[in-house]
Amino acid sequence: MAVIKVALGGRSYDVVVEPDILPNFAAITDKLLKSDTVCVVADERAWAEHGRRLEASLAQGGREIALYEVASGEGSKSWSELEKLTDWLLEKGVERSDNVIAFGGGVVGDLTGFACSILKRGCGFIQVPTTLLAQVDSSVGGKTAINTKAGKNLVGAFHQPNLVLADITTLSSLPPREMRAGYAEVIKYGILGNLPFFEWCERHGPALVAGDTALLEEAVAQSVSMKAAIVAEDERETTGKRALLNLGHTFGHALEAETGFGNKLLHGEAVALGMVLAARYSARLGNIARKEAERITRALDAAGLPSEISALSLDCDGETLVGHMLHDKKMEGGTLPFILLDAIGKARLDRNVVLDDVAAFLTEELQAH
Ligand SMILES: NC(=O)c1ccc[n+]([C@@H]2O[C@H](COP(=O)([O-])OP(=O)(O)OC[C@H]3O[C@@H](n4cnc5c(N)ncnc54)[C@H](O)[C@@H]3O)[C@@H](O)[C@H]2O)c1
Ligand SMILES: O=C(O)C(=O)C[C@@H](O)[C@H](O)[C@H](O)COP(=O)(O)O
Ligand SMILES: [Zn+2]
Repeated sequence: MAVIKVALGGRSYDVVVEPDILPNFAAITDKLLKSDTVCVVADERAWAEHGRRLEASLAQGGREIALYEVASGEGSKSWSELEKLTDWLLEKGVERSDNVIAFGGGVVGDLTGFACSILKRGCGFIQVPTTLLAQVDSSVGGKTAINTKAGKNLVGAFHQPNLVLADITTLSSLPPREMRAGYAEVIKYGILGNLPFFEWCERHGPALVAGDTALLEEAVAQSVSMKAAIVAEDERETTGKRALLNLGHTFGHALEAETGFGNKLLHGEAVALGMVLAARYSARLGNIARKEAERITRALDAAGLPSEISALSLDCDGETLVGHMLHDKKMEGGTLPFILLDAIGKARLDRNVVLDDVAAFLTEELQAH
């Protein structure tokens, strides 16, 4: 078992990483749950697979649940779903000092976290992430959001959970494609700031995405430790440190917008493609050696992730993708900083990128190979 603290003064919380912790849910959360009825917002598939264990544990502790099921998929991060969910939480009489349970992947975590950030100007919540992506990334750090017509995560808030319980056993039912997508955010930590961890991923990535529990537990604990350290240093992405976690996302979110949020690409797949593009663009600028950029491509390929945007056969050019990027939340005074690489394990924020050049590069990538 690993318990990793996200150190944020009075808003600090623990991330518990362990196989089969759901049967102990009631005991672990007892002090955080105030009322006899606990509001649970759950991804419909995750709940069908694993909800019973949480429900049984709460029942043993003398509590019952009020369940709100969220339809699977990125489409649930929307204004209409947010409205329905907040209305339901109000109807259930959730108070500021209550803790709502978010049970599912990044979609449920982002939606529920955002609803909790605005409910009565802020109530508590507990993250129970059930996808690899949510365990290594989205459940930690307090970024919450929905998507809008203009782009990805454009309406949201920083709102930290009071506890994160990552039960590795829930990953046993995750579809292989979702496992691979989550792995993109795992290897991201190595690429942006930890060469030994990238090398660990090179060695173990294929077995990890195949579901090896020991490797998954190690990857989740390592990833959360790295994210917790970054979030503790720059919670609200103001110093440039936390922005490094956005490696691959400026390109990736543009691909998600162009392909209609979840219709063709999962978030993790878009991030994998985005990291290849960030690495190749860094090589084009002479920052990282081209062969190191291609080492990243190979590592993603080896785990079955997409790595060539030309294979998507998109009906657009580089300028269209750059158009999507202009909605990026990192925009500052009309310029868009990019997370680029000087080496594997050494990412940095570059404020001097010329968007016309990025567009030309992307047009080449869309046609290449
Ligand atoms: N807040 C953050 O810091 C942050 C970080 C990374 C990603 N995100 C967001 O997270 C979202 C992606 O999250 P995700 O990859 O977890 O996707 P997701 O929440 O859509 O879940 C993926 C799929 O797995 C299913 N599922 C969930 N748990 C399951 C289980 N245990 N067994 C079987 N099926 C299960 C879901 O129904 C869904 O079909 C994106 O919207 C992304 O923008 C947020
Ligand atoms: O926690 C962060 O900070 C991240 O950037 C993690 C990303 O993996 C995640 O997808 C995040 O939601 C993207 O942030 P955004 O600010 O670009 O929406
Ligand atoms: Zn991400």
